Amino acid sequence: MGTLAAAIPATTTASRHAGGRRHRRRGSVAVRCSSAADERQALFSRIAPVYDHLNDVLSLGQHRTWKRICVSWSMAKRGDRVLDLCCGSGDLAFLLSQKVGLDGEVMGVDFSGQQLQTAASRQDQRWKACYKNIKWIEGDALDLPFTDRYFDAVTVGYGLRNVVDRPKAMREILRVLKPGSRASVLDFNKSSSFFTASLQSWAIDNVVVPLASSYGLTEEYKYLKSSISQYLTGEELEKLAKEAGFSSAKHYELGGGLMGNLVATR
Ligand SMILES: C/C(=C\Cc1cc(O)c2ccccc2c1O)CCC[C@H](C)CCC[C@H](C)CCCC(C)C
Ligand SMILES: C[S@@+](CC[C@H](N)C(=O)[O-])C[C@H]1O[C@@H](n2cnc3c(N)ncnc32)[C@H](O)[C@@H]1O
Repeated sequence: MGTLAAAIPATTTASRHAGGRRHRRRGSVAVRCSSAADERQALFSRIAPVYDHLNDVLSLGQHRTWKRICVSWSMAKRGDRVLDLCCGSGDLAFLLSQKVGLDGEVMGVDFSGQQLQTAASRQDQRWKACYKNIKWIEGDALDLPFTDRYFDAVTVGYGLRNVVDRPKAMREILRVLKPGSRASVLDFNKSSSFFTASLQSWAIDNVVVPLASSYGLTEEYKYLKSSISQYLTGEELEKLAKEAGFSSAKHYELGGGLMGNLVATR
């Protein structure tokens, strides 16, 4: 079984998971966190068994291209220590693993145990030696269990849109990045083009949700559309990064404007 946890020296209050409920531990008192975060954690745990399959079918495999671009733009290189935040089933972590090699380190962090179980079993099924450099950590993007300036690169694939406090997440990403290093954040694009936004909305309503419904996941994939409508535009993502303290930030559209990737440098 892949490495499901790692002992990482933390300077922050470590978050804990007790019986599937998310609790932030401050000292000895467990304080129940937002129900929205609990609902999302449960959502991604429910879809974990079919998540990879539906991504491949629904994007005709294109999501793998977008993820390769995200990892490439992180500038991760051989020997680096890198973080794949909101790693889910590990797609970007596996790509990062090949970039940094056995001399490097990859930490995959997610708050869904079921997603991490998928990632760890995929790791066990793969033959590439480099994948031994990946550790899977159950943790909260809003309270990362790492010391400051710990990573040479951070990737977030379809995660920032799903966290309940985006400014806090961006500040945590900045905190754990070494100066001069990059965050590469891939997600759906909240397009200002009426045509692109309409195409994206039509595809979700008429292809994505009907197919997901055949797996009993109608509401889970309906969330996709509402989350995109409540997401940030490329310009707003650049502003979010600069306000968090990044020295530069640029958002690039991918997939004809359906997706987008923010590259922010600390
Ligand atoms: C990898 C992709 C999405 C990941 C993802 C993110 C979420 O926030 C979710 C929330 C709830 C349920 C599922 C997800 C989720 O899977 C992107 C590709 C997969 C998409 C589900 C398919 C998107 C289709 C495009 C709108 C149109 C593609 C046109 C062409 C075939 C490229
Ligand atoms: C759509 S999936 C993306 C998975 C993977 N990065 C990919 O590109 O396929 C979003 C992931 O973010 C995780 N997530 C959402 N909010 C989180 C948080 N606050 N802390 C850690 N993980 C979180 C979910 O559990 C889920 O696995």
